[in-house]
Amino acid sequence: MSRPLALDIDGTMTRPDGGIDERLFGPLREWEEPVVLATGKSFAYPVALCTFLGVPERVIAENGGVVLVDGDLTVAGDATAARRVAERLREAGYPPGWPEPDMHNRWRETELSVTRSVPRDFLEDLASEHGQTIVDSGYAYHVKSPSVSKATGLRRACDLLDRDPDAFVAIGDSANDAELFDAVGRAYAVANADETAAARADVRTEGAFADGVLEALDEVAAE
Ligand SMILES: O=C(O)COP(=O)(O)O
Ligand SMILES: [Mg+2]
Repeated sequence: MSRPLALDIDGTMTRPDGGIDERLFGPLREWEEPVVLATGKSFAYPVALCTFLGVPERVIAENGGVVLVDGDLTVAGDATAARRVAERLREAGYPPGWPEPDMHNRWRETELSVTRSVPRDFLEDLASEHGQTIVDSGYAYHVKSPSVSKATGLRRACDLLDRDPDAFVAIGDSANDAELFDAVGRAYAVANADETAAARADVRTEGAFADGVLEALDEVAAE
C-alpha cells in the first residue's frame, strides 16, 4: 500500500555528512501517493529539490511559514518580528542569522534561521520579547511564530490535496518535526533523531538518516 508522505529534509533525507542521499530519488519519484517535503529550510530549497527530483511541487517550508501545493501558495508567520529579532542580534554583536553571505535567510519569507553558535537562552529571550518562539532543527535555531509549525502547514496541504492528516505518514529527525508527528496517522523518527522527535514518534527506525527513510517506506509499501 502507499500512503501520502510528509518528509523532513535535513537529518532525514540527507547523508550524515550532508547532501541528499540519492538512493531516495527513485522511490520518491515512483511513490504513488502525494509526497510533501516538510522542512525548516527557506522556501526556495524544497521547491528546487522537487524540481530536481522530478516530483510535483508540494512543499511545507520555513517550518510551516510557506506552503506550496500544486500552484497554490500560502504564506503565514510574522516576517516583521523575525526581521526585528535579526536586527537585535546584529546590535548585540551576533550574526543576524548566519554570517554573510547568509544563504539560509536570503530567500526566506517568514521566520529566521539562526546559527546554533548564538547562545540559546539569549535567543529565546529575544524571540519571546517579539512574540516569537524558537525551535531547534539540529542544524539551526529557527525564530518563528508560535502559531505556525509543520503541522499547520500540513493541515493547509491536506485541504489542498483533499486528504486527511491521519492518512499521512511523516518521517523526521528533530524537535521541529514534533507537531507534525502529532498531526499525522503514523510518525517515524530515524535512528539519529533527537530526544523530542524520538519521544513523539510512533516508530523509531533501526537505520539512521536515509537508511531509516528507506526502512519506513518499505514498511508502508508492504502493508
Ligand atoms: O533548515 C533547517 O534548519 C533544517 O531543516 P529540516 O526541517 O529540513 O531538518
Ligand atoms: Mg530535520
